[in-house]
Amino acid sequence: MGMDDVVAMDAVSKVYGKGRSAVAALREVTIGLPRGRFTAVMGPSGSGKSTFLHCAAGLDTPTSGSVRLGDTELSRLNETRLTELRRRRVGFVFQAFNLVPSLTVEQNITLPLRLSRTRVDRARLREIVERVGLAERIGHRPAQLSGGQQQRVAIARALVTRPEVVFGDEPTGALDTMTAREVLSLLRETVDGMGQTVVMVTHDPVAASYADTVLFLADGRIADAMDAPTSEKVAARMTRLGAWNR
Ligand SMILES: Nc1ncnc2c1ncn2[C@@H]1O[C@H](COP(=O)(O)OP(=O)(O)OP(=O)(O)O)[C@@H](O)[C@H]1O
Repeated sequence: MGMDDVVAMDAVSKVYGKGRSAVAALREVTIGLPRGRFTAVMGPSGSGKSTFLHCAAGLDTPTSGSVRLGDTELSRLNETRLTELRRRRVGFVFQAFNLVPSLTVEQNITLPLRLSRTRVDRARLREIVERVGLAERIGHRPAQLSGGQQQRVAIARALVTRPEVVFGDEPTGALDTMTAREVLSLLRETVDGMGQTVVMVTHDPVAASYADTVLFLADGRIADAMDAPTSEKVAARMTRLGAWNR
């Protein structure tokens, strides 16, 4: 793990439940996620992908081990500080877009700023809105937008605080193939054009191929990492992990 890692996990384990019903979702995971890169996380169902993302993002607390975000050790933070960190220093994009239906596109995008009582930087807002291609839709409400457009609002909302990392949990899971590709290209552009760090959980080898590196989880451990992934190579690796035949 180097200083260029935005997130550093050291021997992170997560056990759900106790006694006989205990499930080890992560087993001593040690990994650094590099700054300004796009990392995809893949693995069979139940391999620990969501748990990995939640622990890395401060949404969940490991049973043991440590997680560092930038220079902050997450285990040292109380719940109030963690909430603050989640609002200001990380962004989230989920499968369900989680927009507020009664708010306009602009109000949805700037919501994290209002929640953390941060001034809206109009130039930054304009740049983001243009980057995600929603300049003409700023006054619309989510119901007036397509699924792809709604997810672009969610991405803009994730970017507006200048987070150290944008975490995606199956961000293209609810989108058709074409729209998914547009959203993936947009995430790729935030890395290439804005130096954003993106970490995304996905089941889709094509989605993973937009990343710089793919991490493969199996049974709570990092089984492999692949640089310069292609969808064919990722699919072949997943087949060897037994991902498609459960
Ligand atoms: N809240 C919980 N309580 C008990 N067990 C849990 C909980 N959350 C996850 N698990 C278990 O931990 C393991 C890892 O779950 P996780 O959701 O991280 O896997 P995943 O790779 O994201 O799976 P999927 O691809 O199906 O979403 C699974 O065995 C799961 O059943």
